[in-house]
Amino acid sequence: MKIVLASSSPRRIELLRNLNLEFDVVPSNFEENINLSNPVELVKNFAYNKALDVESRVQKDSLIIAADTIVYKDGEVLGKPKNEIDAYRMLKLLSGQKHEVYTGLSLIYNGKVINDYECTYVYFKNLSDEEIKYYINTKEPFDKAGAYAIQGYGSIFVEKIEGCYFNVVGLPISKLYDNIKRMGINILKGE
Ligand SMILES: Cc1cn([C@H]2C[C@H](O)[C@@H](COP(=O)(O)OP(=O)(O)OP(=O)(O)O)O2)c(=O)[nH]c1=O
Repeated sequence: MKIVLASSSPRRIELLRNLNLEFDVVPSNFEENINLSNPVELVKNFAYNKALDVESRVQKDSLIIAADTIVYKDGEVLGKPKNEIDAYRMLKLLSGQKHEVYTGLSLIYNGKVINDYECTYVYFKNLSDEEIKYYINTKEPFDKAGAYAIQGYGSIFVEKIEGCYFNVVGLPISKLYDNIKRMGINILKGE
């Protein structure tokens, strides 16, 4: 069996290394352009489509792992900001507030599919305009859902979280391990 991470995200690659497994990285070409208002359905759908796209390009007997992360605030899905104005708007929305981070997780192995998700609550401090502008200038917000990185400079904006930290970074590693087990794969034996 081969393990394939269907992602170009450096954070996901880094986090999967925590499981001490050998794996290949095959980014998906799936375009995230479907409009679903339910955040759980959205991240599960996107993760599944990423996994499906890669499944068609890798050898049989591969365990494919894909994920998709969004920030969700008051019924609005926040993906990656398109530009500085978008990043400013997102950070202003999150300032002093609680929001949710959803990551959809999709596993495909020999035709068997598991689609799951994780949700974490993140509480932001009040951010001044100066702080938001400084942060945008660091460029860190641009390839991150919700325009921040909890693992980076954005960490100083986070008062507390409830739930899985790794889920916010982009890969809920403990839930991934549970789902690999549900697939009937024992990674402890190196199978
Ligand atoms: C909220 C948050 C998101 N992110 C990142 C994780 C994801 O890389 C990104 C959300 O974009 P995604 O569309 O989930 O993933 P991606 O396009 O980066 O990679 P791929 O589709 O190839 O797997 O936001 C952080 O790194 N830190 C954070 O605190």
